[in-house]
Amino acid sequence: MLTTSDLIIDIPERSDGTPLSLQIKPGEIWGILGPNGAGKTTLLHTLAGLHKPRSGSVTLGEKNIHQMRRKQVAQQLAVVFQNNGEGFPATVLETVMIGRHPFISPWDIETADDLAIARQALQKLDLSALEHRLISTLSGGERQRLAIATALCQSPKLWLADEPSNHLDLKHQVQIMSLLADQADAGCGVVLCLHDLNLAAHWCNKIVLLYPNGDACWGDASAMLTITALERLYDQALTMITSEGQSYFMPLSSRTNPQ
Ligand SMILES: Nc1ncnc2c1ncn2[C@@H]1O[C@H](COP(=O)(O)OP(=O)(O)OP(=O)(O)O)[C@@H](O)[C@H]1O
Repeated sequence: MLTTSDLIIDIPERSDGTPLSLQIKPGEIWGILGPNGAGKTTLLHTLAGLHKPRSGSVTLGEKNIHQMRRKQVAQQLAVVFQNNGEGFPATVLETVMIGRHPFISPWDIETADDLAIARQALQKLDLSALEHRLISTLSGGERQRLAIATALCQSPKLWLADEPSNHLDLKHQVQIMSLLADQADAGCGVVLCLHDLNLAAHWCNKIVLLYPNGDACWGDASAMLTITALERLYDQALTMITSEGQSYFMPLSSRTNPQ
């Protein structure tokens, strides 16, 4: 589905680090973990073909993504960006319909089927009641759900999402992660930049650990999510609690709780 060969992401003034040779297959959920500035977003944008690598390549299907037309790429992969700014004045429905643009010729307009797909996506993300609202009036969480609805409307084979749980309350975090897991079950590949280790432990089957100096390692989640590796990654003491077969990670602090 998406492979990288000896990929070095281009972060100014940083040494090359570990060349990334990843194989993202249908049905897999990959979590990219690392501290602030490690390069998670840069890697995601490089996988999307939006950022040129320093060296190596990204192949989508059989083709080098950096040599594909954007429309062709957008017919296969969707990107959920970290910050969903206001862009230009548009309603929720107009915004989610952007997800259909890769499938519409420049001289055509959206069909009734496109509208139905868009409305289904809004419904799935609990946004139907807001379809006529201007996006400038949305809360942070509503805006995040709209970004995910727009990607869903695109019917991608591959999801690249930068901190998809940003701004979301607990119920919507579970809803979004379940939606992404359903997409993987339906044969999509899913790649997520995550700060929440517990979401990574619960939902991802593959993990990339990205270090600020460019070092990286990757593999099955069970092998990557260890206290030793994560403490080194974040330079932060952690503890792990296991409940009903599931691991939970907590940062340790010398401060005690206020009484
Ligand atoms: N145009 C640029 N010039 C110089 N440095 C840049 C530029 N763009 C990004 N960087 C640096 O590249 C590094 C990686 O940025 P990136 O956004 O990929 O990190 P991240 O792991 O996603 O971080 P966060 O967890 O804070 O979102 C950062 O140190 C950033 O400051």
